[in-house]
Amino acid sequence: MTDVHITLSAAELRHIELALASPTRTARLTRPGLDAHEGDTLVLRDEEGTDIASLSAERVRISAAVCITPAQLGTGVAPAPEPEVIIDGTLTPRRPLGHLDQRELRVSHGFPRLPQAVLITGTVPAPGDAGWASHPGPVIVIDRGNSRHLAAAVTAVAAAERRAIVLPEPPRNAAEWAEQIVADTITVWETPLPVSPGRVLLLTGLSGSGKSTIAKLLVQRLAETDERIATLLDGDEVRQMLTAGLGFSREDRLANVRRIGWVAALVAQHGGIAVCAPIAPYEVMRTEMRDRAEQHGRFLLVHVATPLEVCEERDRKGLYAKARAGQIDQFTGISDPYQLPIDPDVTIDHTLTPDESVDRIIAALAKVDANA
Ligand SMILES: Nc1ncnc2c1ncn2[C@@H]1O[C@H](COP(=O)(O)OS(=O)(=O)O)[C@@H](OP(=O)(O)O)[C@H]1O
Ligand SMILES: Nc1ncnc2c1ncn2[C@@H]1O[C@H](COP(=O)(O)OP(=O)(O)O)[C@@H](O)[C@H]1O
Repeated sequence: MTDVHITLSAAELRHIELALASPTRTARLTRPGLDAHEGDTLVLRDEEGTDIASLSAERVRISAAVCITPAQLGTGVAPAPEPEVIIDGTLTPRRPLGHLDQRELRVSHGFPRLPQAVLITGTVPAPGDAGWASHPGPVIVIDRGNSRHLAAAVTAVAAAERRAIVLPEPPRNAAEWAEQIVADTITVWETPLPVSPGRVLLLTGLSGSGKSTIAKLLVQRLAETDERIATLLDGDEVRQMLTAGLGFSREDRLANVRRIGWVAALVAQHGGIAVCAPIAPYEVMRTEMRDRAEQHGRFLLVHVATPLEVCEERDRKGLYAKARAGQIDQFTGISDPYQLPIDPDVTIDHTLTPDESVDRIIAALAKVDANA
């Protein structure tokens, strides 16, 4: 029996938290190439390294979809895929989260019908600040996928010595849906959700460093995991629309990045996340963008630090070859400067996969959020 440590992605963390809240506390985890055996204990951590739960592996098998025959092995025709290892087992919570107490929290599945309940659709106001605490029945809290807000809501309910029932967010009308499933009479309390402060993320790096690739993936991931709306301001697209007509002189680049920073600050002002991916080669323009963003929210500087040789080898658009041949002037890294960021919040090494790069950025963002 060995302990195996696993870092969960945001989606996996959500799955495990819901499984912890279910009466059976069973879960399935799928990992390529994981060395796990029946009887092992898998220690599950979040991206910041906090232990969430342990999963005792009761059944371990390899996905049939990637099984290869002995005859296929070593033929050199195709590399052997890493087998997906599927682990089924029982979870034990590792951190003292009130909302994981099974007596207080159950998902809707299998929940007995109640005569009365209170449904809170936004934040849960402190019992002293609102009348919900005087209504009978348990308090239904809608889980919108943000575990911090969920934990805060359940803690507020517990502070009023009331039972919390957590339901996943319904597709349409919360009150109607919950009423059908859980209780005969529901008192609905509609309160506003907290407005999260906005964020501006600037991904800076040479042409071909991977800014757009990572930024697009980051925005997709944020759409799945963050309640704030993420807006992508990609270098190429911005130059076609927002800053059409500008060239690549120092002044034009300053104007280009200034306009991106201005739009990004507006996004932050309205509680969104702006993901910007221009080269932004000068320190002064990055500082200006930070200063403007910090009037409304927080700023994160991400240096996509792919070396020039690697960018040039990729030469996805053939621009480096043209710049070397003298057909494009003032090309960043060849005939125009790129000032290395002095104090980036995150540095992305080119050996990371785009997914791993996004993991790093999301972890840094979570730290910023936690300290905000
Ligand atoms: N002279 C010169 N130098 C650098 N880049 C050039 C140049 N001419 C055209 N391109 C293409 O324009 C994209 C960079 O535009 P940006 O708006 O990101 O640049 S900057 O921040 O204003 O410096 C850049 O796109 P990415 O490869 O996505 O970075 C290039 O494709
Ligand atoms: N680890 C990696 N991270 C990001 N991009 C990578 C990586 N490895 C290879 N690439 C490739 O490098 C190219 C980067 O281009 P792009 O994302 O447009 O960069 P930029 O926006 O900085 O110009 C893409 O073709 C991408 O598929």
